[in-house]
Amino acid sequence: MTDTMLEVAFDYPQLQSIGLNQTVVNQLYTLDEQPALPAALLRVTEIQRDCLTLHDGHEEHNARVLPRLAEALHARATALAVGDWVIAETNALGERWVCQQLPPATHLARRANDGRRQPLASNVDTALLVMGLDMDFNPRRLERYVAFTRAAGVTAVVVLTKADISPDAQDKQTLLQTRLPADTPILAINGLDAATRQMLAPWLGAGQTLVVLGSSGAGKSTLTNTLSEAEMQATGGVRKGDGRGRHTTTARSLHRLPGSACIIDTPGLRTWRPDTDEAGINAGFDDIEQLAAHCHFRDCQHQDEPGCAVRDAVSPDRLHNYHKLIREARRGQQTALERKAETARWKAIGKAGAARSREKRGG
Ligand SMILES: Nc1nc2c(ncn2[C@@H]2O[C@H](COP(=O)(O)OP(=O)(O)OP(=O)(O)O)[C@@H](O)[C@H]2O)c(=O)[nH]1
Ligand SMILES: [Zn+2]
Repeated sequence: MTDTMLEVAFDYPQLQSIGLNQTVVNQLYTLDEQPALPAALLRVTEIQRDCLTLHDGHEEHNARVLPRLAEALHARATALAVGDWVIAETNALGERWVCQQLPPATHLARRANDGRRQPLASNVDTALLVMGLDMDFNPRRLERYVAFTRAAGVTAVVVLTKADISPDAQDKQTLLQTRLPADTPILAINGLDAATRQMLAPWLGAGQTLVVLGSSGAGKSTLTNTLSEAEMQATGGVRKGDGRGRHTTTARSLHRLPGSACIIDTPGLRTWRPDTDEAGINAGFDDIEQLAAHCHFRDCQHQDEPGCAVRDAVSPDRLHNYHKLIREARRGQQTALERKAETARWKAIGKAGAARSREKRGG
């Protein structure tokens, strides 16, 4: 058993500062294949097409993925993501090749419009779901982000930015409190203010990994910069003048924060389609799942069945959003034919509903 350990070099205290923990180390013992060349455990900090940046706890190295591993991941419809722990071999030329991925504890992905899966980040403890209190504000979109994050086993923290310039910040925050699962923290911040670091301190502990998600312009880079500030001062402000916050983020990358948490900055998400099935959506809407146990019918869809416990307790808009996500998730798993039938069925339900409300109005 210990042989496995000896073949893969790693500096635990150093790697701890970029998120290594004992769960990851335990995985090293489960590898069934020994690296053929000198190998080390590293963390993926950036991915640009074929070229990866890996961190060994001391410094960054460029690397590429061995075709064997790339094919194996492709066959499972996935790929490496920033935050992954990998084993890289170094050949005689000093080139690093990633030969294995340690199974990620958590993994966030999205479905592109063509149905392909795009990895967002791996081994994340907390997702900061960033939304501006300005035009960006959209409770439904936020509800989706929260559901997907929770379904992936990642803690969701809602960060509402631009509180300093939004007169109705308090109302919007209150509105979200009634819609989102009760144990979801909702913070309203000014991303440019250093006080934000104190507000987020509970999620920034040593060894923690965070990812920042949100639309373009929501304030992700501004927040990341503010959280990195202490480090930038300590290191002589190397990154201070590069104006990251003013540019559009184009690549995902992992940075170290003061206090040894890590943060993954991502480009704006225009749409985040669920890369999950029905069970995943249900896990994300756990309040609905719990109430559903009290519905009269075991297979209640919470539409217009009598004795539905969900319809009475959940806001109509939240329930509507839930149904929409369930439909999307089902659609993702259906064949084209099944899809057509399902669309027809929903159209019929919609028509019946419209007819019913016409009757009610006496029309
Ligand atoms: N007043 C105020 N302005 C903010 C706040 N957060 C962000 N901004 C401003 O909003 C603009 C967009 O912020 P960014 O941090 O670049 O947004 P982003 O989410 O990183 O955008 P992309 O990189 O395109 O994904 C910038 O001009 C910021 O200065 C805030 O809390 N208060
Ligand atoms: Zn029901």
